[in-house]
Amino acid sequence: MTDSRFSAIVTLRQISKGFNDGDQYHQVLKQLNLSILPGETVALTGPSGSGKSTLLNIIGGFEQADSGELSLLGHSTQHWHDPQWSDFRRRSLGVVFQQYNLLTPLNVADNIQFPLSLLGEPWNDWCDYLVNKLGIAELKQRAVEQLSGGQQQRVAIARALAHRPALLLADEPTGNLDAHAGEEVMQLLVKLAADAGTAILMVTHSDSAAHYMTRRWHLEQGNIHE
Ligand SMILES: Nc1ncnc2c1ncn2[C@@H]1O[C@H](COP(=O)(O)OP(=O)(O)OP(=O)(O)O)[C@@H](O)[C@H]1O
Repeated sequence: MTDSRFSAIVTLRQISKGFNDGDQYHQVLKQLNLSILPGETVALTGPSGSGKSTLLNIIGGFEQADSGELSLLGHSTQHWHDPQWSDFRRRSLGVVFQQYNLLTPLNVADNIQFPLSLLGEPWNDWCDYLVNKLGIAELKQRAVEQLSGGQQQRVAIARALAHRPALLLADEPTGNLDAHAGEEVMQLLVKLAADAGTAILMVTHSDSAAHYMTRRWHLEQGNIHE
C-alpha cells in the first residue's frame, strides 16, 4: 500500500468539518491545509472544544471530513472503504490514548504483540528492544490490570510502535500521569518513535509535553496557527 514516491505521511487539503448543535451549525475545522513529513513530530494544542480530537479522528479515519481531501502515505483516501482503512491502520498507524485502552484479557507481551499478530508476525528483536527501553521487560507475563498507570502507558507505547508504523496518533498520552511519570513517558515516546522512524501527531493540553515535539499546531476557531 505504500507509495515510494510519497513525501508526506499526512496531507490535508481544504479540510472542513462541522456539527449541528441544536438548530445552529458549528464549524469546527475551516479549510485546513496541513502536512506531516516522515518522522516529524507535531503537538496539537488548543482550547477545550476547539476540535483537536475531531482532527485526529479524521486523520485516523474514525470520522469523515465534510469536505476537502485527506491523503495518507501519498494516497488520496477519498475513495477508501473499510478494507483500505483497515489495511492502513494495521500497517501504518499506532495510537496511544489517555486511557491506555489495553486488552485486559491479555498479558503485557500479548498486548504488545497484538499489532504484529494482525500482520501474521511473531514477537521480534524490535519488541525486545522496546520492552527493555521502556523498562517493562520483567513485566511481560503480567496481567495488564495489575500494572500502575505509568506502566500501562509504557505498554501502550510499545504496542503502538511494535509494527513500526509511519504515523502515531496520541491523544493526551500523559493526561493521567503525574508530572514525573509524564516526563518519563514523553522522553521514551519521542526516543522510540525516532528509532522507529515514526511521525507523531499528539493532542495535548500540557505545555511541557508539547515541547517534546518539534512542531506545534495551535487550533482555535477552526484555524491552525503554527
Ligand atoms: N459527534 C459529534 N456531534 C456533535 N458535536 C460534536 C461531535 N463531536 C465533536 N463535536 C463538537 O465539536 C467540537 C470539537 O470537539 P472536539 O472533541 O474535537 O474538541 P477538543 O479540542 O478535542 O476538546 P477537548 O480538549 O475538550 O478534548 C465541540 O464543540 C464538540 O461538542
